Amino acid sequence: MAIGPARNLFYLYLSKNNVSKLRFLSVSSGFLHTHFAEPKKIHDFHVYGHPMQTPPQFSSLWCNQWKRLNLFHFYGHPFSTVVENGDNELEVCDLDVEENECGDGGLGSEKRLNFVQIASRDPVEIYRELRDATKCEKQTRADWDTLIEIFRCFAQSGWASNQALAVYIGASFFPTAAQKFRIFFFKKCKVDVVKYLESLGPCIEAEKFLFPIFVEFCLEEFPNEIKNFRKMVESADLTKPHTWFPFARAMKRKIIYHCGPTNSGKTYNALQSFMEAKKGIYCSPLRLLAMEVFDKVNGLGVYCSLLTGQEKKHVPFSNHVACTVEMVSTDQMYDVAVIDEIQMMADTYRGYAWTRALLGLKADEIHVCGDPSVLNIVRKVCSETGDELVEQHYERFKPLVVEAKTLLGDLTKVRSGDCVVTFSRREIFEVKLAIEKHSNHRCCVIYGALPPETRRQQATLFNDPNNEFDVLVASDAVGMGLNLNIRRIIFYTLSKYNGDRIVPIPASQVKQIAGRAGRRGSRYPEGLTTTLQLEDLDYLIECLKKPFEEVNKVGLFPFYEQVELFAGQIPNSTFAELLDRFGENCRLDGSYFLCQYNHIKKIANMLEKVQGLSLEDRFNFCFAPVNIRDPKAMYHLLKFASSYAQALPVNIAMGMPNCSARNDSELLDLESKHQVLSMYMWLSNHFEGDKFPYFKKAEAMATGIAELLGESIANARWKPESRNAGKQQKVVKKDQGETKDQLCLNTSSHKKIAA
Ligand SMILES: Nc1ncnc2c1ncn2[C@@H]1O[C@H](COP(=O)(O)OP(=O)(O)OP(=O)(O)O)[C@@H](O)[C@H]1O
Ligand SMILES: [Mg+2]
Repeated sequence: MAIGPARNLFYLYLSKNNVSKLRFLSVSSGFLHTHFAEPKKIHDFHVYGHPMQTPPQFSSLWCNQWKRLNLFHFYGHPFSTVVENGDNELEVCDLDVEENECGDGGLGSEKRLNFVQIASRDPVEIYRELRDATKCEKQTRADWDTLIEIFRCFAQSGWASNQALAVYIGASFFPTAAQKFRIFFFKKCKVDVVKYLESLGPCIEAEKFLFPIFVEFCLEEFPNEIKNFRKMVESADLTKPHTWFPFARAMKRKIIYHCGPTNSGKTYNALQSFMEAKKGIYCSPLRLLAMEVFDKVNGLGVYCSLLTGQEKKHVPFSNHVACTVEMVSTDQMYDVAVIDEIQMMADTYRGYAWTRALLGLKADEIHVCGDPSVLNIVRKVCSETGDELVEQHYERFKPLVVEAKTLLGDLTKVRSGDCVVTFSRREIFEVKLAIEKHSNHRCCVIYGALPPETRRQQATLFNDPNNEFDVLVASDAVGMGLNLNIRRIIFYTLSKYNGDRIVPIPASQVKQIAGRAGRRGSRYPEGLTTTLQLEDLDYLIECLKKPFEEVNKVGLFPFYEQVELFAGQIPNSTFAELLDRFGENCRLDGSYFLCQYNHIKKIANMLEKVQGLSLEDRFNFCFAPVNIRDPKAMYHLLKFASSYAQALPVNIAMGMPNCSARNDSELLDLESKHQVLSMYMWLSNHFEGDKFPYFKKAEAMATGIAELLGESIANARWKPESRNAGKQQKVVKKDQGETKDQLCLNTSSHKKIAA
């Protein structure tokens, strides 16, 4: 639709179909403003105004129905506005410019056209004119009000603040700089610039117009701040991470991506190449899996050592090592490396370890195993590193079958070989109790707080057909790494408490867990999956059908050296402040994100009161595997750090329990104790010298406690407690069939996943 001319000034083209009426109005120049950069093309069209200048007939429009329109095309004259009044009516306003209050700002149409030319002027020139002006030219009150609004928006503009980073004006300094710029501008402003700005209104175009003038202003006014910030930003530069590993870049590496769903033979095939190599490294997502590969490979006659945060088992004459991904060495040369579960590159907390392994490993051949979600990003990384990429796609050996019947809420329908999956420790014990009470089955248990040794012992017990333990009750800890003889995965629920509210389990995790059923070579090569409750079935099917979502970014975290360099720029700040400043100022390429470090900050804050720790000590302590929600474990970490800072040999300061747990609080205590010992072993391996001299004692105690935990779980017949009993959120579930248990979800959700 086209209209015009109105007051012989302009034409208006509308591309909006539901407009029923158009009205032309005249308003004062202070009211509404338009800007359009590219006439003759439909483009974003902004309408802005200020209620102070609104003539009475427009008040309600301003308040209730004033909207931004973006489907209009104007050309011919810039000073026109369109307002949608809410009833699909458009009011087109031709702006009359009134004599201003001072009498000297009245502008005829010729001069008005000059405002538009301001846009094309060199901002440096505009800045110099402003700077050299002796005083500000008089403006109307309406002009001032609009200017105030424009500068308020500029100071709050995320766009301008981000752009300013590129010229080394930091996010924390930007508001100050913007305020000073405003004062400068208001003292010096010229009518034509003001009028031009007014014609734009408080919009991104106004910000884009002001920004280069702002930059000129800052360069002259804040040279020191810019210099300092420049140093800081340069030391927080996480761009081009592939250049951090020049040796790996100098190599001609071949990356083989084993891409496929669970139970499709990805790891098996990668391990074949690993074992055939002269020298190889296998990088695991979990200690448990590293231990399993260590045992398997040694069992097949290939000498292999084990390296995790907690243990170093050196096998004489070995050229192979199975390690956790955080422990991988980027100094050693290998013929073949395997990076398992490569999709973990996108993990919010630990992703950086996979990214580092992929970018930095010095291996001729690197086998990465995982689902297709990071395939595209690995392709991109390889094009940056110059590595050759070979893709091998896999299908599941046997399709996973969904049982449509479900258990209809009845746990007595559990059969031998079933694994019931729940997402809280508390529910695990309730389910175990209910199954053992109402059937002849005995249950093994696997969950995250159990030591890997106990999890393995439980897995072995479950896998062995010659005992009474034929059902497994597990948390999502069962999703990765264990080879289990599972016939059917039964989801007890498909949601979990995330520390804030109850959320559905993400589809990728549901797939990963369901895929544990029916492993090749196990007693049950064909897998089944279902839910306890009928109403969860649709969500299960939806998750299994869902294709893998493509990941756009993978994790990064600075090395200690990068943090140290950065610390030099902001002396006298605490380690937690340092991390925050780094997070605010670091620069990343589009394919990377900075991994979450809230848990690290929490430890850093706790250790702040410990005097005498170097920055590197703090960095190391903050990465220790500790459950930040477990006050006991945090207390021990604080004690360890305090002794270390005083150069005293760090004591374990903990007695060894002499019997298995008789109730849930004793079980929780055993779990906590094991975590403290595991932390001690980790610290002992990560600090040089003999500051943690009781490693052997800690190891022996940890082994003993892992055994006690195994015994305790096998005999557990009690109602569970929560570690954070006071904060529990009670959720009463529907009738649970014969079990009729009232269930509570444990609130302790996130825990640092320690490798
Ligand atoms: N070619 C093969 N010959 C014998 N057994 C095999 C073969 N391929 C795989 N398997 C066995 O099948 C099971 C699943 O294989 P694997 O662990 O490699 O799967 P995956 O694709 O890595 O699964 P996930 O994604 O769950 O890690 C393992 O027990 C493995 O030993
Ligand atoms: Mg695998």
